[in-house]
Amino acid sequence: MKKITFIGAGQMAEAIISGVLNKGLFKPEAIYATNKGNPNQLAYLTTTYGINTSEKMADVVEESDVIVLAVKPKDKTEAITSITPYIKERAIVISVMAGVETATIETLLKKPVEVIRVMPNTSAKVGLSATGLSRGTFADDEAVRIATTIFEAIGSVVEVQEQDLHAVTAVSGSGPAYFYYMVEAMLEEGVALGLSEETTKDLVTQTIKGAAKMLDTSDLSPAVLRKNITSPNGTTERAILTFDQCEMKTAIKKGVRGAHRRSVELSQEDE
Ligand SMILES: NC(=O)C1=CN([C@@H]2O[C@H](COP(=O)(O)OP(=O)(O)OC[C@H]3O[C@@H](n4cnc5c(N)ncnc54)[C@H](OP(=O)(O)O)[C@@H]3O)[C@@H](O)[C@H]2O)C=CC1
Ligand SMILES: O=C(O)[C@@H]1CCC=N1
Repeated sequence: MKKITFIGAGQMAEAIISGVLNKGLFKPEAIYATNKGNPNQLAYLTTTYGINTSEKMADVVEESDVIVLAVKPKDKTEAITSITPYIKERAIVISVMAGVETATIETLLKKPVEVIRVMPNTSAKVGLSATGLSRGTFADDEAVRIATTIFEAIGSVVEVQEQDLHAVTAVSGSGPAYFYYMVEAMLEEGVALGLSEETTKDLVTQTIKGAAKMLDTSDLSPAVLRKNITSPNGTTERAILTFDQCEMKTAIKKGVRGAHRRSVELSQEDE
């Protein structure tokens, strides 16, 4: 792979660019990016990562082996239509757009291009994305292998049936935001209880890291790991009882369901 191009230069593109550079999968000279009309952001990416940027589609797309679509779903038609004239034969198009089906992308491309759809998350920036991947009609095993290599440089990859990408989006695509939401609440309360914001953040961050490592390495289920912390009539029991009274588990399930529903809606929206 000699040239990889990002159509869209926002949060997700930056997270992937930063991740693949950290892993040494691409040299900065091999990476190209463009956006709709924000030259400052392109200049920032060039300065920060040393990659090539241009406002001209032809500059970034021509001769590119891999084209990553990292625009919002609402911008898909304009973005895809504008790359079509410049795509070379055998280029692979990888879409990170939530809810946009490979069939929709194939139709907009108007030629039999190998399309791979992925759902990463922003932890790509630190090499810890959890990415779901599925293949379009024309994508062969080699295209899947190339996309898997790119996204394994920024975390883990699992191939799923395309209809299951809605669930992947609801669980791990949006997932980091759910944990940040919980951290916001814990930070506010730690500070209200007299700790400094910095100390609370350090404590909470280390606690999440530890819990993640326990989940990753222990044979015990999350429920058992939780029960192991919960002494009878102790502090954790009081917290969990309060969460139950607030129906927190139901709220979380409803949130995940809502994200899933929204992903399905996005796949049905024209623009
Ligand atoms: N953020 C996340 O956690 C995740 C996001 N995604 C998906 O990634 C995609 C991008 O999200 P995110 O990075 O957060 O969005 P951002 O808003 O940060 O970035 C969107 C980018 O698309 C550019 N753009 C819009 N229209 C065009 C166009 N016609 N041609 C070229 N570039 C265009 C914008 O340019 P300009 O600034 O000039 O308007 C901007 O650079 C979305 O589809 C989202 O569903 C997937 C997984 C996780
Ligand atoms: O909120 C969104 O639409 C995107 C998709 C997954 C995470 N963020």
